[in-house]
Amino acid sequence: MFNNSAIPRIDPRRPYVIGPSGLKRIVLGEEVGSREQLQAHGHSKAKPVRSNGPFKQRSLVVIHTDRGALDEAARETLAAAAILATADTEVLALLFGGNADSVAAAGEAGADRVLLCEDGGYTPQRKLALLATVWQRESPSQLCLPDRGADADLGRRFASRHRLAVACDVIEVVPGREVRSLAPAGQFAVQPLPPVLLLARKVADARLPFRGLGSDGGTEQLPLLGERVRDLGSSSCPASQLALEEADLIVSAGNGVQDTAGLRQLAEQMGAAIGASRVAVDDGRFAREQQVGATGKTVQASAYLAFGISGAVQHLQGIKECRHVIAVNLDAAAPIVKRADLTLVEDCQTLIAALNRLLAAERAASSAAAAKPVLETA
Ligand SMILES: Cc1cc2nc3c(=O)[nH]c(=O)nc-3n(C[C@H](O)[C@H](O)[C@H](O)COP(=O)(O)OP(=O)(O)OC[C@H]3O[C@@H](n4cnc5c(N)ncnc54)[C@H](O)[C@@H]3O)c2cc1C
Repeated sequence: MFNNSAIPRIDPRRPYVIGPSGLKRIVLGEEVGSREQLQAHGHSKAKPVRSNGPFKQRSLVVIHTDRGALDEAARETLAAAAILATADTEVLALLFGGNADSVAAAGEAGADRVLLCEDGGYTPQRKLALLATVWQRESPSQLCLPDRGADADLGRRFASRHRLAVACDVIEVVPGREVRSLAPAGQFAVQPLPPVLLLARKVADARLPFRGLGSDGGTEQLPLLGERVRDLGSSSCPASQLALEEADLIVSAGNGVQDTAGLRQLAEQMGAAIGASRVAVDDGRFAREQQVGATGKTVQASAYLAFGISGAVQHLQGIKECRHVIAVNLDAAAPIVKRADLTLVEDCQTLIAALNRLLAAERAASSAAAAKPVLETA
């Protein structure tokens, strides 16, 4: 089905592709298997705007940014809302913790207007109150959130507080009719389209052949309202005491690391938690609770430094949520290289020693500078 703005719209008997996870994904195009068409569009530079309006209705997408950035789940949810929107439907994004970069990314992912609000940490009552205000003011026909973490929590609270029907783990949407959700044992649960949708990962391909109006549609900063739960803020503790799942920076050792003392010193100097591959743990070099991977911990650090780790599939399972992976390996063809954003083909021991020297020198220089008396001029 095509609308008069010449941008392909979703067909009620829409085409789909089976994604790598085995789930159907909402796509654009006329035929099953339109993946190539979609990919071609995804790489085009100047994408047309999906719709310039006028908008008569809107779909609201609420997202907690990942320290100001939109992750895959966020962009997929925005894309799903944009794919499902008709030409007179505005896709309105409410971003917690968003900034100018995430406004631009939201526009690329299909948002026509963006509301920004500080993240505010764990403040469920304030976020609920803000969402209720936005809901009342904008009267959206649909509320979409990624079905994960703080977004899913907010969506469930909102639906429950306002007695709205909600569908969780949604993997397919038939516009105006019904949604399908994942159910146990590979079954699908089908229900009439509710006002609140919590969308599963990979529900849509975030590479759209169009973009939303983004900042051209307007941005607005909203304040968080009163809170009954008091956020006492965060306190710091040594990285070594931090649960690996909560660590933002991880230095991880594999079988290629012999200088374990050097690695521990590096982690301490960098303020990083220590992870390890199963081989390094089995070998007794690291504790079992430091094992990362399928049979160890799943971590979601902003930066994961993999020293002497080959990148076996079981290890990669544990780091799939990490934002940046930096690998140090002698073998430029090791599987970790494909996953890594940056690879240093280097001997671990040499690099660890060099980094330790560099950090120690920097620390000495900054403490010397701090100790230097400040001369006051008359
Ligand atoms: C059921 C099952 C579950 C598993 N679960 C996990 C799991 O949870 N986590 C996990 O990690 N593994 C797990 N494994 C094991 C996994 O398959 C791999 O065997 C393991 O991850 C390999 O660890 P590694 O990369 O440290 O060691 P290796 O495979 O020995 O690789 C060492 C790497 O270091 C590099 N290297 C060597 N010397 C140097 C040097 N001096 N400088 C730089 N690089 C160097 C090598 O080129 C190589 O790439 C599991 C396996 C099975 C069967």
